[in-house]
Amino acid sequence: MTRSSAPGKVYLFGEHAVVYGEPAVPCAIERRARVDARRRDDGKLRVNSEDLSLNGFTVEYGANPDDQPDVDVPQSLVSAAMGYVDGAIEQVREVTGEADVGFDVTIESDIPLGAGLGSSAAVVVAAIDAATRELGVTLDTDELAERAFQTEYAVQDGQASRADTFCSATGGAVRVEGDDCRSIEAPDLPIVIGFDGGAGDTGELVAGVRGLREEYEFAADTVEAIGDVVRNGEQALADGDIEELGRLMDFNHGLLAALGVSSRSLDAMVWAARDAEAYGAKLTGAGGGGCIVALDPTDETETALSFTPGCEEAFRAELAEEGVKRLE
Ligand SMILES: Nc1ncnc2c1ncn2[C@@H]1O[C@H](COP(=O)(O)OP(=O)(O)OP(=O)(O)O)[C@@H](O)[C@H]1O
Ligand SMILES: C[C@@](O)(CCO)CC(=O)[O-]
Ligand SMILES: [Mg+2]
Repeated sequence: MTRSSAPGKVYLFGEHAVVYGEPAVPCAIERRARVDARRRDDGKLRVNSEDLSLNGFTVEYGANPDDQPDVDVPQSLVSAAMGYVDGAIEQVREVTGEADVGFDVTIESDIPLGAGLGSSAAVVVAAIDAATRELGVTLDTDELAERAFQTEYAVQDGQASRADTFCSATGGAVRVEGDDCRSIEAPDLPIVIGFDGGAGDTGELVAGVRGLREEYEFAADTVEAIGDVVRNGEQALADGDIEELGRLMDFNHGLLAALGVSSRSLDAMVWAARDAEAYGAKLTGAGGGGCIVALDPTDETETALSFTPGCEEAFRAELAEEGVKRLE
């Protein structure tokens, strides 16, 4: 058996716009998905995840995509929940040339699902890494990130950037613009996260922005304006100017809200952070519900969030220097 873990992430800047070629700066955080993979010679894939929305179910099915899973819930639910793991195993079969290999996969994750902290990318990166190593193949980080991206791209219907997967595979702070992905220096940031307990569907939210962008020129301009905010943000990061970083995060949130991907509870948490004099606050990831990220070296934002109706949990996040970790 092999075991790998990979971190989740927050976006300092640039989600959504990054899908259309603008730059983005995500930053890995110490919340991880751990995946165990054990080879099976009967070609079946068995996935056990305690924290899927189907309430901790186990699915078992064959390598043949027409095989029905052995589970008592509608197939559409299973496909929606399993898409990323399935896609990851497809990549493993392709890269190792073992088209009929099966696996027992066990996932343990402390990244909430669909909440903007990159649970899908972390699960996919850790699953591809563990399952390829189980077959005696170790991918370098760039290839691992690329294979993980191909998985997200397929599951999100061709609407995905390399940002989440590259960040999860590499760790640290990264900059992604199209297929140009690199690590960047970042100061130690006082990151506070507020979580509303909810989730948004990344594929649907991305499709919504795409539609707006096609319909209205000002929506396309908004996407470009996010790119400008990111470029300014990169300068602020390089200068270690945290006040400017915060101001730009506030601006970025406003533009995301204009694109329709914020929500009442995300806005409430952003305002609570601003009222608590955080340097800045914005939603992170696809939006629709889930998490905000704020910068505040004091306890004020965390305390204010814990009293904000709609906020279920507030916590500090450390930057994860290391991306994928090989545990066994
Ligand atoms: N612990 C897990 N076990 C199995 N699958 C998981 C797990 N965590 C996440 N996933 C997969 O990832 C999907 C959620 O991915 P989605 O991209 O919608 O949200 P996210 O990655 O958490 O947030 P964002 O993309 O906004 O950062 C789940 O529906 C499931 O398919
Ligand atoms: C919304 C998005 O930009 C980030 C989701 O975490 C989608 C993507 O980059 O694939
Ligand atoms: Mg995701």
